Amino acid sequence: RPHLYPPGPTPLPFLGNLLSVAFNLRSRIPHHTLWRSWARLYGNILGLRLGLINVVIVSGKDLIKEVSTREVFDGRPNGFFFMMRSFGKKFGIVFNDGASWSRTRRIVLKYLKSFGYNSRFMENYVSEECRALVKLRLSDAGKPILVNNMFNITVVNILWRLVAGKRYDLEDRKLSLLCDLIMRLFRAVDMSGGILNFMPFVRHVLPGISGYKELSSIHKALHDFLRETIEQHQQSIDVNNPRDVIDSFLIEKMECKDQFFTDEELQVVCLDLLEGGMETVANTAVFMLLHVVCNDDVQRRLHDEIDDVIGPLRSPALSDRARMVYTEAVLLESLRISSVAAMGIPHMALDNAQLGNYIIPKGTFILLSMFDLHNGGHWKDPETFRPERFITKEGNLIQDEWLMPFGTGKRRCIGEGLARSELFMFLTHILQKFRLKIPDGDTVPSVEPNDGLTLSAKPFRVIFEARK
Ligand code: HEM
Repeated sequence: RPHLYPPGPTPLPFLGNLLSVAFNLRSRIPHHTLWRSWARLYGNILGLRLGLINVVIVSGKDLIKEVSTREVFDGRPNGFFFMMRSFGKKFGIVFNDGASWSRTRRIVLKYLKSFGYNSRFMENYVSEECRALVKLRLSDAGKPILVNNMFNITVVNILWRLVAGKRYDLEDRKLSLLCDLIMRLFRAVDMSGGILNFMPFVRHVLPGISGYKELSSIHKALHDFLRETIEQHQQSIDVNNPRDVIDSFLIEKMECKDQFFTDEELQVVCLDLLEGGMETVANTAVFMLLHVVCNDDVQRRLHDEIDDVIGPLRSPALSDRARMVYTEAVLLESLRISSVAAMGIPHMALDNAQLGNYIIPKGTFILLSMFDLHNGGHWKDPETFRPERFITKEGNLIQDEWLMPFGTGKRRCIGEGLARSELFMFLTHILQKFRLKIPDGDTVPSVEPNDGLTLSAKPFRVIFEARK
């Protein structure tokens, strides 16, 4: 007979394990490190009670795959923090579930594809943005650059060409501030959603300390930007010639008169793409720079491969990937070691369900230990940045099933192809033109991440030295 609830630290009445979590996080370790140490004590299915909410942390390849592929775990939590970004309702893709989620996901993918998603068109957008980024770095070559935000606008531009038919200057002040807001939002809590999920009523008593005030103002700014973008589309739309995803959605809304196509739904879809597509890729790219600049040998081998396959003049292209095994291995190793989606995106049990020997009650939040999967014992020397681990003796690329940075199953990331293409193009365009150096006098950057909804690198500077 299955046990009632997975084991974990003893919960107190009302607060559950919140005091214990706060006590353990006082030394500022990231949440995923605490979940990992508790999983070692209590097992791969760790049962917590955080305030009013059951939270189960699942570790290990097989269990993570099982949760990701069983329909009963395809839900997304109803937590207040997750829903405050979508007008208190389940809209969009990321924090939606049921029939509305599968329909939105299907339609958004259809629209994205019709504007070139994962096609030659998209490659052109990525190339154009890489060239703009290289041009900007050439203009400040030789000077120390704080790199932590340097990919933000580039990444938004690529996606926004499809979604809103628009690109911004890489130094656009308004978009840069908006990206900073997204970064701040992502640092404010971890993937369990924090106190606003566990005890949502505290927002009335402590709007400042609970983070409610700040988060509300960030969401307002993001929604104002999206509303303005959608209104500009409404004013200039030609129903016979949709220009982008927003136009397609608006046209379908006019034609269908279906309750599904509301302005709110469209706004949350845009927010999902902006947040889901910007932070993750930009942070992984920054971690990638960090490991390249800290490992001379890796940088030398990348330069050699780029010089051999592409040479100094021609623009890198996605078709070069097949012949660039070392570069591909650097990308896989960057995705592994940084694991920016450290706990994935929370799933929710849609009904009571058995997992292993335990009952997971309906409504339980389920976090997947992706960072641990990618940085645990399977990898032998997980803390070393060693792209060779993904290359066979014969020089072929290894697709290791322990690496699943984009998740798996019906909820897997819709941006995987785009993210992999962007990372390849960023790396090759930059290293074709520059040698990266840590400025004299700066300390070697820390590889310890900042905590948050996703992980990010601590601030560090790089000199982009133009290659002869
Ligand atoms: C390195 C970059 C990225 C990483 C590591 C990443 C990772 C993930 C992960 C782990 C999930 C959750 C899977 C699950 O629930 O089990 C996810 C979902 C999602 N991602 Fe990404 N992602 C990245 C880039 C992108 C991009 C570029 C986009 C935009 C096109 C995007 C849009 C989404 C959306 C909309 C979902 C929700 C899917 C759903 O709930 O059905 N992601 N991503």
